[in-house]
Amino acid sequence: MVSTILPLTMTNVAVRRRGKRLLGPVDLEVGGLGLTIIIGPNGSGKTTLLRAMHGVERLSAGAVRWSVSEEEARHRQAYVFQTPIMLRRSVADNLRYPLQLLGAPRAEVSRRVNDWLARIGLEERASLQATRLSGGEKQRLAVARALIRRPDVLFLDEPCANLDGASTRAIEALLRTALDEKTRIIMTTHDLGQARRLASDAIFMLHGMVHETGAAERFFGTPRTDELQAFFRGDIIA
Ligand SMILES: Nc1ncnc2c1ncn2[C@@H]1O[C@H](COP(=O)(O)OP(=O)(O)OP(=O)(O)O)[C@@H](O)[C@H]1O
Repeated sequence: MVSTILPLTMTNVAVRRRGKRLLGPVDLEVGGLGLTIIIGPNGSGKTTLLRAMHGVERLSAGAVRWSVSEEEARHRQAYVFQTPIMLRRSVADNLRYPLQLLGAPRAEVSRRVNDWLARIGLEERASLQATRLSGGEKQRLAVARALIRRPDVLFLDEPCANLDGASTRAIEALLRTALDEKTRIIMTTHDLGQARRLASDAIFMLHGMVHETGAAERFFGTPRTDELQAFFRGDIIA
């Protein structure tokens, strides 16, 4: 087995629906370590790009490739939705489920579930029905459930939308832990503060196209295009 499914290579990727181009053509390569932030105005194609990377968006043209087979790549990546989806089971069972699917030994499952319950501060709620958690708790659980199987790549679509400062901080702490453990993260956000705090590199989407990319320091420090400069100023971009 190769050590990682990366790099991810997108070649000439386009998504069209009912004659409208939602994305592309996009040529992009994501490799190495760190966290890639995808930013851009509403409707610019951030979610469509993320879904295309993850292989759940039907492509009209082009290809998305990993360094391994499609099937292996699928098993070694995870995706967290903006609105967390909870299994109608206990908090602990939500964490247990992906490990059981992997066929992990029982002792190992218990150890990892307890470890992650502690990391997300939900030990006391382990047996509570997960659907009864607060929004912030659900999102922590959703991120933990994605990370518990140690994916090579984690995709997150606006993971902190509608969360307050404390909940956002808790999610960011989880992501930092994942980065330390060498998970490659790719996420969308509308929160430019969060983008600056977390990004090692960034992608600016505009009208379904990748408009500008770069390493975080350069991207945020000296944006090259007028449109990205305007976006950072908070101007409305048509
Ligand atoms: N299945 C679909 N059929 C038709 N149009 C779609 C479909 N999915 C998305 N769109 C449109 O594609 C465009 C890009 O949507 P996308 O969700 O990728 O944008 P976004 O940048 O993530 O937006 P936001 O910041 O509002 O979440 C939007 O105009 C959206 O209305």
